[in-house]
Amino acid sequence: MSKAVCPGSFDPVTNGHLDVIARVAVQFDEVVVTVVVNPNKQGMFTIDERLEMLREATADLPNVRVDSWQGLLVDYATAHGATAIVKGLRGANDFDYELQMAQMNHKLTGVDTLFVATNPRYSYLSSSLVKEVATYGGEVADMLPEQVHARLLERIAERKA
Ligand SMILES: Cc1cn(CCC(=O)O)c2ccccc12
Repeated sequence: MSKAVCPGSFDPVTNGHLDVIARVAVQFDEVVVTVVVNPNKQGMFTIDERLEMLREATADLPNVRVDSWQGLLVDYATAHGATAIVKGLRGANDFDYELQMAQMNHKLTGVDTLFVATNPRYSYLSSSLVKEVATYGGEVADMLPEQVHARLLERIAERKA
């Protein structure tokens, strides 16, 4: 049975992430979208909120589940019998770092990383850019699932209050 781990911070999940996740779900028997916890980074959303948004956004994908992990991603992949790590590539900016991580992860445990080219429609998207634009009043509705957009506007309003 083929099983992919799709890691990220997902703070929050965007339509770019979902496009890749849906395409990975066609290629593997099971996909685990893993929120990788970075204790040194205070996100806009808590880990639980990110998990909730991801679960809602992938509810229509029966072979996709959502989890979180703190520590080496390869340890999670090995412990959960993942046959590959699968990541989205937006462009040249992503490549150098992702190549280094893929080589390190393979060296550590032999787990391979596969890359999916993001749909050009979303290649400019990142969670941080969407948050920044929204914070300054920019329109980001078509970049996010509806429920995520609503929660983002709510969080921004809370922070301004
Ligand atoms: C394009 C892209 C970036 N990432 C990292 C996201 C992050 O670190 O928040 C992904 C994770 C899953 C699917 C596609 C992507």
